[in-house]
Amino acid sequence: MSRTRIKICGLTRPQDVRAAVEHGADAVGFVFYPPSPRAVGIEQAAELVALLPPFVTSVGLFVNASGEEVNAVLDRVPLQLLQFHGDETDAQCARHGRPWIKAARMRPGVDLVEFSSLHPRASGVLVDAFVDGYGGGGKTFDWSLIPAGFERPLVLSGGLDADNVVEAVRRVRPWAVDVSSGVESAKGIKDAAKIAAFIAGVRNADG
Ligand SMILES: O=C(O)c1ccccc1N[C@@H]1O[C@H](COP(=O)(O)O)[C@@H](O)[C@H]1O
Repeated sequence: MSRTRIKICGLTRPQDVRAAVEHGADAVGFVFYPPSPRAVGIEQAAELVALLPPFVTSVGLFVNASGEEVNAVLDRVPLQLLQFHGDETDAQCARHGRPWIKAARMRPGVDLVEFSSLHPRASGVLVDAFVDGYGGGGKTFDWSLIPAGFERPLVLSGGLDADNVVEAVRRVRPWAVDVSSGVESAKGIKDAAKIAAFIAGVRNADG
């Protein structure tokens, strides 16, 4: 079994990027959604992405942004993967010439297989708890809503932290995990010790 990939999302400060990289994150995320307390500006993001060494993936998170808004970010920030967290269609996600993942907002009644069929070109499907504000809510959901044997690369998120990620990885066996609130000391302020503990938990679960 391959090791679970780890994305640390919602980075806003250079020291948080360095902490994520030093502790072994595979990907880091930048939120381009102004209502979020973790939102970054274009120049701020360009400076943060410039800190990344090779083989750490830069991810840009968008919620119902227009094509022009996404392109304005891409003109200046070298993002390698896009993460769409709103109501974007497959065609809207596809118009930027970059690979992407699509978030499903999980709650009882959501059929992940049907959701997946609506997003055939996504590189993977991210599952997050349904919260007001589209995400980053620090809330878990019922992992049994994920169908056994789900065949797309699955990114598990929603309320993960160092305390629950071991059980989450052992139960769901996702391709990757994504965390924001669970490695923060305050909204948008990452905590290096929590990042270290989270990543250690994933590696522990990987065995
Ligand atoms: O981080 C945010 O502020 C955010 C805003 C809007 C949509 C998604 C957002 N973050 C993503 O939400 C999930 C769950 O985050 P958490 O760990 O529960 O805080 C994760 O994929 C973040 O990348």
